[in-house]
Amino acid sequence: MTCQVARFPLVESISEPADLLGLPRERLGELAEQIRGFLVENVSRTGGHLGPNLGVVELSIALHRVFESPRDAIVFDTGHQSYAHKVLTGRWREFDSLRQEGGLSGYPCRNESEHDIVENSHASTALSYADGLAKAFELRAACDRRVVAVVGDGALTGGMAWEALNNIAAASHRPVVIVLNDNGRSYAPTVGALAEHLATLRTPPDPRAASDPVRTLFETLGLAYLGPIDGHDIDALEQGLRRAAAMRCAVVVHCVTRKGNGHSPAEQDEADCLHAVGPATGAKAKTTSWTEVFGAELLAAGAERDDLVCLTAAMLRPTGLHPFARRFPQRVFDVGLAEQHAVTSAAGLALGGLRPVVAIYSTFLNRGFDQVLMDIALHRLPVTFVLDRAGVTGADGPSHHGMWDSSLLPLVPGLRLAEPRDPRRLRELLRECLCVDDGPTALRYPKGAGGPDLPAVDHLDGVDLLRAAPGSAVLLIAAGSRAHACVRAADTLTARGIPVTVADPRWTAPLPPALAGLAARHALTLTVEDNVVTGGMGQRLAHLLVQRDPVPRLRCLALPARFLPHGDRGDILRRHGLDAAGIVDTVLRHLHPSHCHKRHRTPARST
Ligand SMILES: Cc1ncc(C[n+]2csc(CCOP(=O)(O)OP(=O)(O)O)c2C)c(N)n1
Ligand SMILES: CC(=O)[C@@H](O)[C@H](O)COP(=O)(O)O
Ligand SMILES: [Mg+2]
Repeated sequence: MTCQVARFPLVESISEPADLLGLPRERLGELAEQIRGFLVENVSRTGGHLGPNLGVVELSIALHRVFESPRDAIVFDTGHQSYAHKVLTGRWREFDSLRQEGGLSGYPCRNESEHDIVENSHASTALSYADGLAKAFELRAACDRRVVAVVGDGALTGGMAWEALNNIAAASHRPVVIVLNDNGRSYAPTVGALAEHLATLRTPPDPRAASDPVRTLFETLGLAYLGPIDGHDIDALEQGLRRAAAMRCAVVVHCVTRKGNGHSPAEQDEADCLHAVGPATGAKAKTTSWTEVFGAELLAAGAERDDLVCLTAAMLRPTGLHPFARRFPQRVFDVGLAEQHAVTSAAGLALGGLRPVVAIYSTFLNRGFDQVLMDIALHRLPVTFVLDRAGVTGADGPSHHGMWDSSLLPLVPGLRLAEPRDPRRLRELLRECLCVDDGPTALRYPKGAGGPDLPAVDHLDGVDLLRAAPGSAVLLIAAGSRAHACVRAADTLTARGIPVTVADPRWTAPLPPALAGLAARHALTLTVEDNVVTGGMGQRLAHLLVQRDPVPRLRCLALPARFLPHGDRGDILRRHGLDAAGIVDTVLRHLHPSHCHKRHRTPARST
């Protein structure tokens, strides 16, 4: 057997952070370069966050040389920049499984390592964790344990970060090391006054000018400030971090880094410095992505009405707003990584007579639920929420699956929720949302490519019938993109002598009353939705059906009320019976034999 020559021998020599201290200082630069090459090679193959991680290689080395994880708590905000941390904490061998089912998470993961503390990939939380940890260490007299929060300049534009800073600065005697990873970008360059302030701090003062050094916002609040420090100079970083640790107080260490550092394709990517790259498959999606269809239709709508304005929370391009922004730059507002503010600012825009569209990933709207409820719906304001990445997203794991919105939003009085099954319905339903003037509307669709258009064969009081089998015993009610699986299942069952009707309500909140009548005319009704079962479309239909006598037979196919690990979107949907085979299986298991003209044994399901 030929012995494998280690491509990254220094990387492979690190099995725990303590190994870093055994490395001669003059080899740390070499280690950084090997980590960089290791990440480029592996992440380019598996997919994942490349730009953010290349920007914190030296910072991660310095952090683990100065602090003693896990005794010291190192919390990464958002966590998408924790790959070097994972390499330095003994997980380099698992990188070929990155973001794959059962493999390494793309974010910190407590089951993976004692060095990982926060798994939530929602930004702007690290300082709140740090505030709590510092208080706990103080109360437990664990004064030898230090708290470090690594926060990006983008994450720092989130409201929670300032709620935490308000508390940390008020007790600045309590040691918290706030490592500001300032690369000047979120996806795109970070927006807002804070970004401008940081840019001022990054700019070395003119030695000829007589002006005093700029007093930072942090110092004005009562925090100590060290910086700016070159975020790619390990010695300078170590010196700054050791000094901060020795200060035994709340201190901001301002590290200036470059997103994508050392990898020219990332450094030169003006869009987002290769923030995230897909797995190297080479296969281009054959059908247009939902996001592109939304972006094009919004642009068309924006050309027809000049009251249409859009908002994004630091994700203009990922949510498809860039065509609209190019054409109507005055009518797009990037509010920074600040979803709560985005929602209530949209309320203000609506109160001012405009027609706002908030484009946001489903999972991130969770953060603005109160604002939807009390700042928008209470005032019956015409704001439309376009929820991309709704349902199972896959590789980004439990805090990214957009599996809650179809349970949360129907709680909001007066809000109407639409779920397009295909790109054509997305275009139609967006227009319908924009025509609603007496309250909020929301539109949800999944990550990735929208399937082919699925025409209705009939209509019933606002409900599209995609298959209409006279005298059918089985009714499938599909929410959004699950319509394709329902139609495939219906065709399979029909071929087995079980005719099936497939209904797509298009609007899943409030549910069209016609659905209850349809269910009452079938021996078995299945609802199928890419959302958590609790409070989902199925349970909401059940609430309508229990008021009937007899109560129609109903089964709800949905996601379980628990956190789902990362993996392939299709595999996760399949595992929870939300694909055609799963639907067929459920029908055959629950349909009374008298309705099976030629009953077949339940086929063994592929996993
Ligand atoms: C609440 C929330 N909104 C949006 C996102 C999507 N998101 C992931 S990383 C990122 C940019 C973060 O910028 P920064 O904190 O500066 O980190 P960097 O990528 O520059 O290292 C955004 C907006 C998120 N993770 N959480
Ligand atoms: C870290 C983060 O929240 C985003 O970058 C997330 O990875 C979005 O992924 P997609 O845009 O690829 O769905
Ligand atoms: Mg940044």
